[in-house]
Amino acid sequence: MRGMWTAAEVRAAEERAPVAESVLMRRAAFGTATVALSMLDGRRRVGLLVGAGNNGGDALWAGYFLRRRGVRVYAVLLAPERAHRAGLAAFRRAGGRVVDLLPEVDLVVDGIVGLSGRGGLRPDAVAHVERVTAPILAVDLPSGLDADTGAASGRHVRAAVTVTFGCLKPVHALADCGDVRLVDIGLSVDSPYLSELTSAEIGALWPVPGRSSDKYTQGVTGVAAGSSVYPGAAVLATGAAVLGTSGMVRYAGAAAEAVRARWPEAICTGSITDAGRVQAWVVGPGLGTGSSAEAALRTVLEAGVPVCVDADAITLLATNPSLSDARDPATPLVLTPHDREFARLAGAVGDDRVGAARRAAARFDAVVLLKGHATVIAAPDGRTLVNRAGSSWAATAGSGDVLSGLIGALLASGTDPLLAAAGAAHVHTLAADLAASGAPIPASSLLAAVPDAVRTVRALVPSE
Ligand SMILES: NC(=O)C1=CN([C@@H]2O[C@H](COP(=O)(O)OP(=O)(O)OC[C@H]3O[C@@H](n4cnc5c(N)ncnc54)[C@H](O)[C@@H]3O)[C@@H](O)[C@H]2O)[C@@H](O)CC1
Ligand SMILES: Nc1ncnc2c1ncn2[C@@H]1O[C@H](COP(=O)(O)OP(=O)(O)O)[C@@H](O)[C@H]1O
Ligand SMILES: [K+]
Repeated sequence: MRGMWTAAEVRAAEERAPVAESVLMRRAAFGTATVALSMLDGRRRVGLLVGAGNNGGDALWAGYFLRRRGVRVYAVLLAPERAHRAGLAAFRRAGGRVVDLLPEVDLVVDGIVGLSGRGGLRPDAVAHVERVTAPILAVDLPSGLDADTGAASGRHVRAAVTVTFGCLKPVHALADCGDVRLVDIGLSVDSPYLSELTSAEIGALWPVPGRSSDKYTQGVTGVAAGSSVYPGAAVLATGAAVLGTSGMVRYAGAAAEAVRARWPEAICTGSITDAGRVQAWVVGPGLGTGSSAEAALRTVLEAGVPVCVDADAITLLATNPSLSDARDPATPLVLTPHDREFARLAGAVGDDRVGAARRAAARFDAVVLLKGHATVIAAPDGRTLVNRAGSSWAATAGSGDVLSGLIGALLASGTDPLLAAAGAAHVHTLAADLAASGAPIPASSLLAAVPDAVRTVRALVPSE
């Protein structure tokens, strides 16, 4: 699990650190210079863009270390009178040159602004950044992005590599920071604000049958989805539950014929009350928002088993909040909104996606999975995970139906709801990458790649 900490948490850790701030800065700067040298690969001209704070100080000290290794270093001071005093003196002493405009260089170090940055790049910084043609190494984070939310409220630096210090920050998973390198500067931090599971961890949690398993011990997933208008959503969600784990799948709804034709192993009925017992329900994809859909959602919420509420069922909950009363409060609920569904349920997502998901998780006493290129998954107890997509090929119609089917299968197996949602999201993004391999795919191809994705994460689990 990779943890990420907010700017305030990093500052608190810095204050607790037994060494002086100047020592931390030189460690950070030395790490920056080391990364810069690896990117230069023998080339010898570096430009620094230096802002008013300690981020600029890191850049200047990195320039000092680079000078000591014979690199020619030029620095533009965006706020000359506020440039880090000791860093600038050391840089000059080592033969670094302060210039008005960067000459042609092999690498540019972005020390404009770091953890204390607010808003996008200011116009003077934009003018310098726009002239850059060399790859950019961002110090701590690409300037103009918010450390805690990854949001870009204006122009920002596009970094080939970001070097960060002590610990990762949310921006490193929520936004494009290029290749992120972490340098240890001796900070000690508490439990993380946001975490990311590794593929091996997801492989380890994925439920697989053992010697004593049968079709029931893996958990039975119920799928209440689809309608005569949208039978495809039912076919996709049921298929994901069929392929996700080896447990049994029951489908209940108006698309029973279409589901049976595609997935003969699913047990299909027309109504939830006839479906038989399940260990978790998926409700919503293609269900519609009419009275029969509302009745289906109510029945599922009353069933006393974990429920994944997706798509139309989210809209139903938003328009008729009293439906939540049907839920047994002791049973886990997973909500999987995209931004528009989230807005119906809990107001506009805004720039702070992690904060929005956390607040909604607390308010609805549910795991909230907020979809996107970086999907945020928050539990009501405050644990929060992020799943980064390797590509954007999953942004296709019907791919959300596959995701909810996978979540349902993991819930039915008894997996912790937060891990079920995060594990499903990870395998889903991996399946998209494997299926697409550089070309657009329909959601049914993503679905067909689920077994390959599960194999891939399971192959990473270290053998005992
Ligand atoms: N906290 C820590 O543990 C460590 C922090 N270090 C460095 O210190 C940085 C934080 O330094 P500071 O707190 O001095 O703050 P920054 O260097 O991030 O920025 C502060 C200055 O930038 C200005 N500013 C804010 N937003 C701006 C924008 N959009 N455009 C232009 N200027 C803007 C502010 O007015 C302020 O003067 C970190 O990102 C990291 O690079 C390192 O030296 C190592 C240790
Ligand atoms: N830009 C993107 N990059 C990667 N994945 C994305 C992107 N946009 C959406 N996704 C993923 O694609 C899926 C889309 O789900 P959803 O919007 O519910 O689609 P549908 O309702 O058509 O099934 C989600 O898993 C989401 O995280
Ligand atoms: K920066």
